[in-house]
Amino acid sequence: MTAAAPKTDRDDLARTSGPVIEAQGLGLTFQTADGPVHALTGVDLSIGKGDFVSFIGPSGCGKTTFLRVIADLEQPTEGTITVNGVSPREARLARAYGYVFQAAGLYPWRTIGANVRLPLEIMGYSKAEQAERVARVLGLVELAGFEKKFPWQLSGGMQQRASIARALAFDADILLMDEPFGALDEIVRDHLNEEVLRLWAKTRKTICFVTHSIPEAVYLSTKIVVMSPRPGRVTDVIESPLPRERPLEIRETPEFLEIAHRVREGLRAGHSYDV
Ligand SMILES: Nc1ncnc2c1ncn2[C@@H]1O[C@H](COP(=O)(O)OP(=O)(O)OP(=O)(O)O)[C@@H](O)[C@H]1O
Repeated sequence: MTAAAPKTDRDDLARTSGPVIEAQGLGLTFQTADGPVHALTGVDLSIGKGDFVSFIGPSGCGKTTFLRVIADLEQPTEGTITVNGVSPREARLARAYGYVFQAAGLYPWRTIGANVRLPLEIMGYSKAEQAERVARVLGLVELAGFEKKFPWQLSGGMQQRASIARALAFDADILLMDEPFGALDEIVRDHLNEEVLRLWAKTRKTICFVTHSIPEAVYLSTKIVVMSPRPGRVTDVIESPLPRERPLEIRETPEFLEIAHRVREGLRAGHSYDV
């Protein structure tokens, strides 16, 4: 009887301090008509609770595939991966994450509020709970007051914020974001980068973020995962020494430029591997 109590404490500690996402020797080979495509190979990665992790690398290095494996949308062919200590499938069933895609993907016939509400309707939340959550997440992405507008009445940046609100609506601990700002101009992107950091600080979510932009990766992340293609693999993992609070001007500091330089070197090394 006395032995049971400390065991529970340890279990709780392991659950709260263990990695949110852990991949070991992870590989995924697609079988195609033109032969096998090695999208990912030998990926070892540990992501802690509250980390902001960017995945950066050239087209085809497996960034989206890795996010899709976390989300149980693809099955690895080698190695193991856990999400919140369980399989991606179990994590999906427990609604462990929200997914934000490159295009906002809002239904044009639904208002912004109705788009954000959609997953909550599907999950069977009560009308009152739906209304409360929609108002809260629209406030978080600074779209309070836009609930009754239609997507076409909003700018591209605002639409993308609405799609982030939709992913936040059911309060998942993990946010998977696949190049959410790639199609936006630089000023809007700067603004959204600041907003995402603010959101992250407020909600303490674990964020996995795919990008092609070195400054975006360095500005946002606590951990930067540099990848290279053919076969898709991790070539460098950089733990950022930058403080969590980051004004945009931090991008001109020597510390920032030093990390950006290391990312660029990592990307270059990945490329020379190919030739
Ligand atoms: N369903 C699939 N069937 C076959 N090959 C696939 C499939 N999905 C992805 N691939 C291939 O796997 C590799 C990795 O693709 P992935 O989309 O993950 O790359 P990425 O790094 O996200 O690229 P991008 O930056 O262009 O989005 C590519 O060579 C791609 O063509």
